Amino acid sequence: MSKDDVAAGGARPAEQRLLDVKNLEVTYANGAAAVRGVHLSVGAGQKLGVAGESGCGKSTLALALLRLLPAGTKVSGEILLDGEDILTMKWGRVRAVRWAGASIVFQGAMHSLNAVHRIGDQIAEPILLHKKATQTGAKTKVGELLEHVGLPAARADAYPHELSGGQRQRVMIAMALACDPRLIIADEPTTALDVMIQAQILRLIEQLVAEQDLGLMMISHDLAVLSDTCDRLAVMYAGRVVEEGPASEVYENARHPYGKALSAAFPRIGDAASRFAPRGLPGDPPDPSALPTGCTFHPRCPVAIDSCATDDQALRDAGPQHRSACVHAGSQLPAQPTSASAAESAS
Ligand SMILES: Nc1ncnc2c1ncn2[C@@H]1O[C@H](COP(=O)(O)OP(=O)(O)OP(=O)(O)O)[C@@H](O)[C@H]1O
Repeated sequence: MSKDDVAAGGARPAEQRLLDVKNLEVTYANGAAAVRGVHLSVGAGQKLGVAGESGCGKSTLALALLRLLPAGTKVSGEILLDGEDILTMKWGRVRAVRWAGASIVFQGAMHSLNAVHRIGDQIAEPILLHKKATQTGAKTKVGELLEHVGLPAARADAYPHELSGGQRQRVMIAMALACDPRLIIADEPTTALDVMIQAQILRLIEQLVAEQDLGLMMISHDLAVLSDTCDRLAVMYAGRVVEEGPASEVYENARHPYGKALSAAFPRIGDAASRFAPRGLPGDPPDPSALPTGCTFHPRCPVAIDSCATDDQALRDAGPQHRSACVHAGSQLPAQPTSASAAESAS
């Protein structure tokens, strides 16, 4: 088994993979290189978390997986869904694969749901579109789906504004499951929710994934949420996966300074003490139309050495099934400065 076989999907044989992304590159029409050389995989029953700050390319990756990117965007590489490359599929086949092969739960359910249609009709739409049931059958299925995500079947008659944020997100999950997909892509599924509701939605997703042996790719800026829910994590920076490995390892023993900063910025769920000492990383991710030379993280990196400004770093072994694209990958990273000390040193 090659390193790419192990990458992010764990040591499952290739034939069991639901999603296999190979060397994916996405460049928007304005020249923004939003995803660069990404390899990922997800098998049945596996939960892969994709982490990174705003602008690192996470949503672009999710949209690319179902060919939802705007016209004029250049995409290359391979995106194998159950062995079929979505990038070379005819549009008719792409439409068949959306919802039924893989579906996306987007962030912000209020914006994703249509305000003027009852939620039952919205959940029924993909079922009818994919001819998974008759009108009557779809109505029954909607009721079952709502109950499955913890809502009474009668809520099918409600409009989105009549539901709470958490209930709306449950509706989005019901809709994502409507055509019995094998892979769910959840893009910041709990971002707009308070902590209690967030925990309920995460447990619901976990339960559904386990019950139905689904594959899950969950995207979030919050490494703590991902490490709590997922088996493996891939940390993205400037369009690249810069660290990947078992979730607890990446969260607790990050081997890339960016992964380390991200894990320090998001305290563990339930760790009340660390909530009072979050540490931030000064600066912003680079403009994807004008990336820095060398390691793209070097301008913000507290442990950069001279060569980081010129030498790009590929992912390399940093522990069992753990890889990091850092010159320091093979050794323990020095402690990160706190935001306070970083601010002091910057002033
Ligand atoms: N349609 C577009 N045209 C040009 N550039 C875009 C487009 N959409 C996104 N980008 C750029 O691509 C980069 C990656 O954006 P993307 O939304 O994928 O990041 P993200 O990590 O998902 O951030 P967020 O969490 O804020 O959605 C950003 O620099 C963004 O400005």
